[in-house]
This record gives sequence, C-alpha cells and structure tokens, in this order.
Amino acid sequence: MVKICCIGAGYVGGPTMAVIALKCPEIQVAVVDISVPRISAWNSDTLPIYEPGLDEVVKKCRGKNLFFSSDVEKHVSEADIVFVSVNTPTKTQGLGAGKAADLTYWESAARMIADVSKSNKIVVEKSTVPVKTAEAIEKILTHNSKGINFQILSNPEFLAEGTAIQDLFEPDRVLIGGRETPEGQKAIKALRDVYGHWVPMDRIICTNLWSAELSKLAANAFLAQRISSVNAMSALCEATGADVSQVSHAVGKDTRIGPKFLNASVGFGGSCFQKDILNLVYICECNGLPEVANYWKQVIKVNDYQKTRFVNRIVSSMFNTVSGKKIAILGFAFKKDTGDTRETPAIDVCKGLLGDKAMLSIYDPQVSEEQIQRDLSMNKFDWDHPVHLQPTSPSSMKQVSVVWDAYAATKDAHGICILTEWDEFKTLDYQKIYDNMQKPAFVFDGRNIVDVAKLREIGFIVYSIGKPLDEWLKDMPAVA
Ligand SMILES: NC(=O)c1ccc[n+]([C@@H]2O[C@H](COP(=O)([O-])OP(=O)(O)OC[C@H]3O[C@@H](n4cnc5c(N)ncnc54)[C@H](O)[C@@H]3O)[C@@H](O)[C@H]2O)c1
Ligand SMILES: O=c1ccn([C@@H]2O[C@H](COP(=O)(O)OP(=O)(O)O[C@H]3O[C@H](CO)[C@@H](O)[C@H](O)[C@H]3O)[C@@H](O)[C@H]2O)c(=O)[nH]1
Repeated sequence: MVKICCIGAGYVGGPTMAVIALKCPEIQVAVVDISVPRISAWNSDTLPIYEPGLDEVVKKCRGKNLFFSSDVEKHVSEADIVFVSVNTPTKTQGLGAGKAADLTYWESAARMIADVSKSNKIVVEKSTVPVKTAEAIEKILTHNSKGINFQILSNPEFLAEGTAIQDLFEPDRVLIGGRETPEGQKAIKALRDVYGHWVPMDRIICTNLWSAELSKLAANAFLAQRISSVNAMSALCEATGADVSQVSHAVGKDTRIGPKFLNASVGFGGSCFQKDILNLVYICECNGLPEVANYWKQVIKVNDYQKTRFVNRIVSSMFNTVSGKKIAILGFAFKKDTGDTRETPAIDVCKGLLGDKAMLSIYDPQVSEEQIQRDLSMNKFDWDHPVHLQPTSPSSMKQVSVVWDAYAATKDAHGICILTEWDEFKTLDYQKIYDNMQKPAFVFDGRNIVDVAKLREIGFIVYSIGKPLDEWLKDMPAVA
C-alpha cells in the first residue's frame, strides 16, 4: 500500500489530502502538523477551517485511509511520498524583509525529513515557494542522507478558498515539475498516477522543476493583475460616469480576455496574492531585473490605492469626518464562503476608519471576535505567522464591537460598509435597516452586491465601486 504523508494541516494540506484519500481508497494518507489544537480540530466535528463540502469528504475517509496526527516524525518516516504544505509567509525581518518568502518552516520540515527517513522518498513541494527552492531543499535532504534517495517534485496548488473542494475535484490543471533524469521522471510518474485516479491525463502538465515553481507565482501575479486592472478602471469610471460592470462585461466578451476575475472590488485580499507578488518582485530584483520588478509592484500599489480610495470616499461623503460615528462593517473575511481573514481588505479599511476615530460594529458570519481583534492589532506581514508569534490584542480596542447579526451591526449606524460579498447581504431587509439608522444613511458597497436603485428609492445615499456616482457624492473630492 502506498503511503502519503502531508506536513502542514492548513487550508491546503487538509482539503488536498482529504480529496486524495477520497479518490484513492487504496492509498493511506496521513496529515501531520506541529499544531496540536489544529490536529485535534481535524479529528473533531468542528474542522479548523470552513470550506463548503469539506466536512462530507473528511467524514467519508477519516479513520479509514485518512488520518490526522501530531506525530510528525512517525508518519514522515513511514511514507513513500511526503508532501510539504507548510506556510511560506513574507519575511518580517532581516534580508528581504517585507518582500522575500520566509522559508523557516519549509527548511525545518526538510531537516526533519532528512533526520527521520530510513527509506527512499519522493518529497513534494506543495507550498508556494520561490523559484529554485527545490535546489536548496535537495541540498538539505541529500546532505548526510545515509544513502537514502530523495526525489524532489514541485506540485504547486491552485485551489481557491471557498471553492477548494470543487477546484480539487475538477482542477483546470495539475502541475508537476521534476528533474529531467530517469529517477526524476519516475517520481513524476508516481505522482501523476495518484492524480490520475480522477484527473484526466491531458490536464496533468509535467515540466521541469523551475517552470513548475515559477508558474505558480506567475499564475497568481496574472490573476491579481486582472483585479488591479479592473480596479484601476473603476476609479476612471467614477470620474467619467461609465459603469465598471458594463465595461468588464464588454471587455470580457473578447474571448482572448475572457469574463472571469474582472469584478471590481475594494481590493483583493487572501494569504496568497500579495505575498506571492512581493516574492516575485524580490526574485526579479535579485536577478537584476528592476523594470520587471516595478511592473509587478504596481499591481500591489493599485490594490493599496483602491483600499485607501474607498476609505477616503467614506470619510469625505460623511462631511469629512467619521469621528464618533457608528459605521457597520458587513463582512470581514477576504471573500465569501471562507472564515479566512489573512490580508483581507477589511483590515485596511477598518484601520483607516479607526484612524479617523470611527466606532465600528463588525459582523461576519464566519469570523470570530477574537480573530477580528487580533487582525486589527497586528502588524502588516505578521498575519501568516503561527499564532504564538503574533501580537496579542490590546484591550484598548474600545472603538470596535463585534456582533452576530447584520441588523445589530447596523442599528443606529450612520453608515454601512459591505466588505465581503456574503450572499446573505444581498437579501437583507434594507427598509428595516434604513428605518433603524441615523439619517442621512449611507451604504458603501465594496463588492457591488446591492441593488443600488432599490436602496436609493428607500432613501440611502449609495456608493458602489466604479458605478455612476450618487448626486450627493458628485462634488466630493475622492482623492486617495
Ligand atoms: N490558502 C490557500 O488557498 C493556498 C492555495 C494554494 C497554495 N497555498 C500555499 O500553500 C502553503 C500553505 O498554505 P496554507 O494556507 O495551507 O497555510 P496554513 O498556515 O493554513 O497551514 C500551514 C500549516 O503548516 C504547519 N507547519 C508549519 N511548519 C511545520 C513543520 N515544520 N512541521 C509540521 N507542520 C508545520 C502550521 O502549523 C500550519 O498549520 C503556502 O505556501 C501557501 O502560499 C495556499
Ligand atoms: O474578480 C475578482 C476576483 C477576486 N477578487 C478578490 O481577490 C481575492 C482573491 O480571491 P480568489 O483568487 O478567489 O481566492 P484565493 O483563495 O486567494 O485564491 C487565489 O490564491 C490561491 C493561493 O495561491 C491560488 O491557489 C488560487 O488559484 C488563486 O485564485 C479575494 O479578496 C477576492 O474577493 C476580486 O476582487 N475580484
């Protein structure tokens, strides 16, 4: 029986391994992590991450051919294939701080694999890593390898949160990079056979190691670049009276461009886009390519501009001050159908409003109060480091309250900011909400999900990203 072990039971390791276990009943899959609470949660009825469809998959396989354990060394030593899916955050200190990937967790996993292995293994990079990482990992593994053969593969993950299970069931492609030696090709075949249980062969792309590593960074950069492009257009739409949804639709109808990923928003968030582009920028700089680095840096700059622009719209619309005003924040996760808040635009928007002394009442169906407090008190780039390394929340967050209902959040509020596109925000009773708010009542829709005409009919002053401006807002400056 083939044994797989995955180091890192996070947003990628957990769902990916659960799907491999489901699709390959004859393979034994162990997911291991140094975080004991995380492993306990994977073994409980309340999984550590919220992801539609994940519960069913885990329940079908757990205890049969899918195991979650904190006995990292035992499972690694027994495995034929070891996936490494640990976090690779942005470095916060030292050389490359604020840009380069922090490979501390990866390196310690590699050292541990080298220490405990007694048989040949295929080691698979699942984490997103800088191009050429495999070379460094190979050095760690083969140094003092006691005659054991390690084959390194790069198998980056392309799932998106909120649709992880669907993405894993029907991936656009699976990418496997390996050495161009006979042993490397044999290792590629072994991993291709695992995915071959459910992924059509023509969707499994095999490349060399460096192409696979770089393709992952490139794919995220291209995706994020589309969002920054449409967000840049949204500012121009507001200035000219064009409607960004109509522009996106018209542009996306060109089959060379395509309709997906062209929704203007308050800005992209999530644990990957910013981190991976910064990493790409750093690699370009290290390779003496400042023009290429600056090109990609601009994608992040436009994203920051969009968040600042949104905050400025709110403040300038509300008579240039939100001091002491109650603002309801609807949605805190970085997108719908996840409880993940890493790099969510809500953090920057809330911090911007708090800086202007607003009183925030925050509601998100999947994010806990503790998480929100931690996020709002954290430094940039600390977010993806293990919890014990993150700053604790100060008790002085008196301007922030977290409530468990959109109606409570909006009661007596001066304004509403929609920051996550949760479906439930589309069907709220906005008349009831309006009746219970201070007047004039404002809605700032950072996701373009509300029916603007209907809300204006009720009496709201509405700002929607990239849409023709409300009369109220027309003469207000909205410079970032
Ligand atoms: N989140 C996503 O949607 C996504 C998608 C594709 C790729 N990725 C990439 O996958 C990687 C993992 O991302 P994630 O979101 O799953 O991270 P995560 O933080 O949710 O999970 C990583 C886990 O690794 C564990 N860990 C760290 N060092 C360890 C060690 N030495 N031994 C055992 N366990 C260890 C941590 O405790 C943590 O539970 C990152 O490189 C990320 O860029 C993420
Ligand atoms: O048209 C769009 C599409 C997305 N977003 C925002 O962009 C961010 C990222 O969304 P999405 O890409 O759907 O989620 P992630 O889970 O971050 O997934 C991305 O990052 C993963 C980690 O590398 C990759 O595996 C995925 O392929 C890639 O889509 C979110 O804040 C979205 O709200 C927009 O603003 N407009």
